[in-house]
Amino acid sequence: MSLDVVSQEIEFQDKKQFGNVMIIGLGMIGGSFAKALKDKGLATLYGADRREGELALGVSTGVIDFPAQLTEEYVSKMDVIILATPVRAMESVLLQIKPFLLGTTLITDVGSTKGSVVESARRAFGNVPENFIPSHPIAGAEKSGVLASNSLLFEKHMAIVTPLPDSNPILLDRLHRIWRSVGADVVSMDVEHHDHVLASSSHLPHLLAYTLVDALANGERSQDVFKFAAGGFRDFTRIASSDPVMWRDVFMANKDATLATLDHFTDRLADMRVAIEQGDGASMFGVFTRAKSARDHFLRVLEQRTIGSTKEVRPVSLSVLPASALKGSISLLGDKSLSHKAITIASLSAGVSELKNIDLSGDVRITMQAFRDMGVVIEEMAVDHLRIHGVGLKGLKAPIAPINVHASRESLYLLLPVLAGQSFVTSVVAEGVLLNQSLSDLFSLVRQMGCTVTSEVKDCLPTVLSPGVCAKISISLKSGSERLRAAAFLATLYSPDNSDVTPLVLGLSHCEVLLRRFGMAIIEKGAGFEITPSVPVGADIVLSGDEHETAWLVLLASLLPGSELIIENAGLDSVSFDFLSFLQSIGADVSMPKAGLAGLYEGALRVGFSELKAFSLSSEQSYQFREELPLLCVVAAYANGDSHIKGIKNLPYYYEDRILALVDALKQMKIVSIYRNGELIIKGGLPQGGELDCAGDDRLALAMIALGARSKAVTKVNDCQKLLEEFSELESVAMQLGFHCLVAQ
Ligand SMILES: NC(=O)c1ccc[n+]([C@@H]2O[C@H](COP(=O)([O-])OP(=O)(O)OC[C@H]3O[C@@H](n4cnc5c(N)ncnc54)[C@H](O)[C@@H]3O)[C@@H](O)[C@H]2O)c1
Ligand SMILES: O=C(O)C(=O)C[C@]1(C(=O)O)C=C[C@H](O)C=C1
Repeated sequence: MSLDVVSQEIEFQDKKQFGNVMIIGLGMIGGSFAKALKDKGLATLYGADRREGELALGVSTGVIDFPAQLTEEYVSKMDVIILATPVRAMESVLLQIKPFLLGTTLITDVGSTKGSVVESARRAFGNVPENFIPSHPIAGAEKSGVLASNSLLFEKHMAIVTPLPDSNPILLDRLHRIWRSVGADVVSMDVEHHDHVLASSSHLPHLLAYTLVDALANGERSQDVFKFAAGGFRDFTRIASSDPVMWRDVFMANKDATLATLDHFTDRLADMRVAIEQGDGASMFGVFTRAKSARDHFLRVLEQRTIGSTKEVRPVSLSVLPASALKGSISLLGDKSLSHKAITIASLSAGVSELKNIDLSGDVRITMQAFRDMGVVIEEMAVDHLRIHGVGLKGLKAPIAPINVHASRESLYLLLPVLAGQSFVTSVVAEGVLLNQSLSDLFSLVRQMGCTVTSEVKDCLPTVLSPGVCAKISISLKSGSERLRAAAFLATLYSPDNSDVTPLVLGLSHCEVLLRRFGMAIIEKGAGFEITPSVPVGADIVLSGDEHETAWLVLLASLLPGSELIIENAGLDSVSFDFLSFLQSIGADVSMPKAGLAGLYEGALRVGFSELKAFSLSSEQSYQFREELPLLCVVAAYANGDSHIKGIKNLPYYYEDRILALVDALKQMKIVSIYRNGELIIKGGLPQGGELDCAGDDRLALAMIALGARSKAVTKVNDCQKLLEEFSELESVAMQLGFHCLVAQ
C-alpha cells in the first residue's frame, strides 16, 4: 500500500473510541496491543517500525490497519502513540516525533524499565511533557516479532502505570481506560519502586536463566547436559529464549536496582553453597520448604487473578430421611479452631511438634501461611498431619510482604498478639468482612502489650503494628468471646513477669488446654488464671474433634432408636462437658471420657438411644449453653411435656435471632412453642417434617437436621453451604454411621 493512499484514508476514518492509535515498534508487545484494540473495534491502528518487513506482516495478518512513518503527516493526527521498541531506542524515537507532536496526544510506552524511559523523555524534551505517561504491561513471552502477537496477552494481567506529578489527568484517565479495554488490571506505582520490584520479579530471573544456559553450554560435558536435561531445565530456562536486544537494554537501563537484587541473591546462593559443603541438611530443608510454600502461595494468588476472584456460591440443601439409627465408631477430624491454635503455639515453641488429626481446610491455611511467611518450617506429612519446626516466642522473621489474614477472624485474633510480641514492624491486611470493622477489643489488647497500632480508619484493618516494650499483662475480660480469650492468653506469653487473665466464665477452653500441652504453667487462681512466663516446648498432639459436632452427634444418637455410637476423639471442653452432663441429667445415655493430663478429656465417648425428658433452663444456664441452645430446642421438641428456656433476651442478639428462626421451624414442623418476655416454652410432640431454611447459619442447620431426624416425613434444610464448609466431613460421617442425610442440591 502506498503512503499516499494511507494519508487520504486518515481523513476519512470514522472516529472510534480511542481514535487513531500509532504503535512504534511493531513487535510482539506492540503487535499484541494493536491486535487487541483492533479486534474490539476500539481504534484505527497505525504501525511504525524500523523493519519494513514487520510492517508488511502487520498489515497482511490484520494486526494494524495501516503502516505509518514518524512524519508530521501521521504523528500530528494521532490520539494515542505507544512506544513499543526496546527501551534504549525510545529516546531516538521521541526525538523523531517531537517536532510533530500535539499536546493533546497521549504518549505512553510499554518498556520493562521506567526510570530510564523517564530520563529519555527528559533528555528529548528538556522536561517530561504532561502528555507523556509511562506504563508497563506485566505480561509477555519469550518470543519476539509481530507474528508472535496475541490479542489476549493482556487479559487478566496487570498493567503498571507510573504517572509523574505533572501528568495530565485527562490523558492519565485515557491511559487507564485503554489498558482496561485490552483486559488488563491497572495499578499505579512510582517509577523508582517499579524498577526495584521488577528488578527482582523479572530482570533477575532472566539474568539467571541466560547465565545458567550459557554456563552449561560452555562447560564440561555440555552435550550430555543438554541431551539429558528434561522438564526442570526446560521450565527454569524458558525465558533464556527471550530477545537479547530487549534484555541487554533492560540491564543497561536498570543497573542499580538489578545490582542490588543480584547482590542479595548472590549472598543467599553463597549460604546454600556453605550448607551443601557442610552437609547442613536442616538449612537446605528450611530454604526449600519455605520456598515451596512461598511459590505455592504465589501460584494460588496468580490463579485467583486469572480465573477471577468471584467464587460462585451455589445453594445447597440437605435432605433428612426419618428412621435411621447411628451405629458404629467414629473418629472426628480435629476441631478447626484447635487446629489454628495448635499451629500458632507449635510455631512459637522451642523444638519440633507433630500435630496429628489436624484440619487443614479453609482458613486454617491462612494461619499456617502467615507463620511460613515469617520463616517457620511447616512440613505437611499427610493430609491431617503437620510437623512444625518451632522458632521460639521471638524467633519469627519479618515477612517480606504484609500479613494477609483475608477474611479469617480466627487467624487475626491469634496473629495480632504474636506480631505485637516480635521485634519487627508488621503490616496486617485483610479482605471482605474484616475490613472497616471496629476491632477495638483486640487492638486495645495489643496496646496493653506496649505495641503501637496505626490504622487509617480508627481500630480497623489494614493496620501497622510497631512493637514496644511489653509490660506485665493483667487482663480482666469483659466479654465471653472465645477468640479474645485466646488472644489474651497468647499475649501473656510475652509478659516479662507472671501474668493473669480473668475470663468471664472460669473453666478451661482450647487455648489454655493447648498451652498446657506445650508445657506452659497455667494455674487457676481466684476467679482467673495465673501464667508463669516460659517458652512453650514442642509436643506431639492428636487433635480432638469439634465440640459442637460432638454435641450434635450425641443428640442424634439419643434421639434415634437403635443407636449405639462411639466417638473416639470427642471434642470436649469444660462447657461442652457440662452440656453433656446436663443431657445425662435429663435421661441421655452417655458415658463420658475422663479428664486426663492438662485438663484434656481423653478416651472414647459412648452414647445410645434414650427418651429425653422435658427440662427447665435458668437464665444462667441459657447463657452457659448459649452455643447449643438450638440443640436443646430440638430436645424439647421431642420430649414429653413442656420445656422452659429462660433469659434468651439477655443473650447477645445473634443467639436470640437463632432461637427466633428455630421457633419458626418448630411451627412449620407443627410443634407448639410460645416465646414471651425472653422465655421460650416448647410443648413436646412429634415433628412432622417439611422444608426449613437455616439462613446460612451452620449451627441452625445442624439443629434443623436433628429436628428432621425422627420426624414423620422427609425434612429438607435449605442454605447449608456454610455447614458443609465448616463440617466438611458431614456427608462421609453420615454415610459411615448409617444416618440418612443427603445433599439435595
Ligand atoms: N517481551 C516481553 O515479554 C515484554 C513484556 C513487557 C514489556 N516488554 C517491553 O516491550 C518492548 C518491546 O518488546 P517486544 O518483546 O515486543 O520486542 P520485539 O523485538 O518483539 O519488538 C520490538 C520492535 O521494535 C522495533 N524497533 C527497534 N528499534 C526501533 C526503532 N528505533 N524505531 C522503530 N522500531 C524499532 C523492532 O524492529 C521490533 O519490531 C520492550 O521495551 C520490552 O522491554 C516486553
Ligand atoms: O513471560 C515471559 O516470558 C516474560 O518474560 C514476561 C515478563 C516477565 O518477566 O514476567 C518479561 C518482561 C516484562 O517486562 C514483563 C513480563
